[in-house]
This record gives sequence, structure tokens and C-alpha cells, in this order.
Amino acid sequence: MKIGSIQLEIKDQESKQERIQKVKNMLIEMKGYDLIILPEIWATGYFAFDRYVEEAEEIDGPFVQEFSQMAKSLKVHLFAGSFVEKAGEDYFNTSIFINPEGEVIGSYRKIHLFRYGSQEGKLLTRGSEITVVETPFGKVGLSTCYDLRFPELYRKQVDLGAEILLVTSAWPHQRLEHWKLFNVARALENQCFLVSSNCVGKTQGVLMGGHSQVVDPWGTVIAQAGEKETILTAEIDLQEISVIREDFPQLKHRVL
Ligand SMILES: O=C(O)CCC(=O)C(=O)O
Repeated sequence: MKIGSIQLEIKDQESKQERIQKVKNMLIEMKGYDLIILPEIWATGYFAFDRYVEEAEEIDGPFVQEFSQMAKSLKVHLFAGSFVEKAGEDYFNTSIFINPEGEVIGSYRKIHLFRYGSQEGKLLTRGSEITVVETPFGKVGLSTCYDLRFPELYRKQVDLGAEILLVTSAWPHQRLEHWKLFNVARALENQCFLVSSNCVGKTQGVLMGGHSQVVDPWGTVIAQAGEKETILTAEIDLQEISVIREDFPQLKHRVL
């Protein structure tokens, strides 16, 4: 299975439309991938809080429609990262998972809103539903950035059958060591593959951490990006999950 994680630089001078066009141009060049993942609130820019309300869209709005079309034309499973979703009076940090037929088969509203140096908790409403999506290559758990610090979310995803954990992110460089550690920890403790997509560069005065990762169920980082905009590519063998879970049946030894 060929996986691509698009690590994006969010340049303040770019508009939402320009970022969308850039990502579409990148996607068009990505041939033969089974699954592609994008970062958190990348079209608006996670730290552009003053644009959240103005650029919010409904779940069936142009952003989702555009990337449904992209997934269909590329015949790829696309975790398109998150956008600011408007639903009635509420706003959510919502990520979407699209199948190669262009259908949105999963969406996830970020449960743990970030409040440290971030206005997210003030502007948005938190989600309450855990999302695990059924795909031809197994069940996939969706999560967003700060969620990485809350292991119970991922354990609940595993209880729902998740074997691949996807993390869309805008994680700052200041806490890069935490990022690297949590990527590995969530994969290892749950004996899952984990694929993350982060931002890079300076946006709204905040330096982003990059280092998007693909981690295997043994906790080995099999691919890791640096601190530049890039497409991180990895081939994974999903059989490793059952082999490792049978050989070292830690999940069966849970007491609590
Ligand atoms: O937990 C962290 O240090 C970063 C979290 C974050 O940036 C986010 O949730 O957007």
C-alpha cells in the first residue's frame, strides 16, 4: 500500500484559493498512491483565527466538493485534512475522508480543541464523536493535532477496529520533541500504523514543526519528513499488524 503525506508550508501572503490550487497541482502529480493525507486547517491556515468565520464552509460546501472531485479523478483515498466547518450557529475543526469514488465516507470534528497560544477553543465547538472509517485496506481512525496528547481517543479507535491512525496537524516547532514522541507512542501502544501530516515554515509568526511521519505497529518510524514542504511517501504492508499483534499480544493483555 502506497501512502503519501503532504507536508505544507502555509505562506501568509497566499489566499485560500491559491493554497487550494497549489495542493491540487501537487495531487495531480501524485500517481499510484492508495492513500493521501493533508494537514490541519491548511487552506485557511490554522493560526489565521481572524479568517475562521469568513472562510468557514458547510460540510457539503465547495472545499469538500472540490476534493471529492480530486479523489475521484485520482482514484485515491484522500484524508483531505481539516477545514473550518459551519453548521448552524456552530463552527468545528472538521476533517474529511473521501473514497476513490469521490464519496465522503468519514468526517471527524476535532474533540480536543487547543487552547495554549490558540483561539481555537474560543472560536470553535468541540466534536463529540469518534470516527473510524471502513476502507478496503482496513479500518482507519481519524484525529487532529492536539488529540495526539490524549491516548484514550486512540484506544477507543482501536476498540472500534482501527488499524491505521491518521493525524492531520498544524503542530508548532516549539514542541517538536513532543510531536515525535507522541507519533511513535500512539502507533506502538496501539500496535497500529500511524500516518501524520504537519505544516512547515512560519505562519502568523509561529514556526511550524514539520516532521510528518509514517510509523509502523512496532513503533519504528519508517518515513519522516524534515522541515521543508514535501510529499512524504512510504510503502506499508498491512499484514504486519496481525503478525505483530499475534506475536506480541499486548492488546489482548489489557486489564482496564
Ligand atoms: O499540542 C500541541 O503542542 C500542539 C497542538 C496544536 O497545535 C493543535 O491542536 O492545533
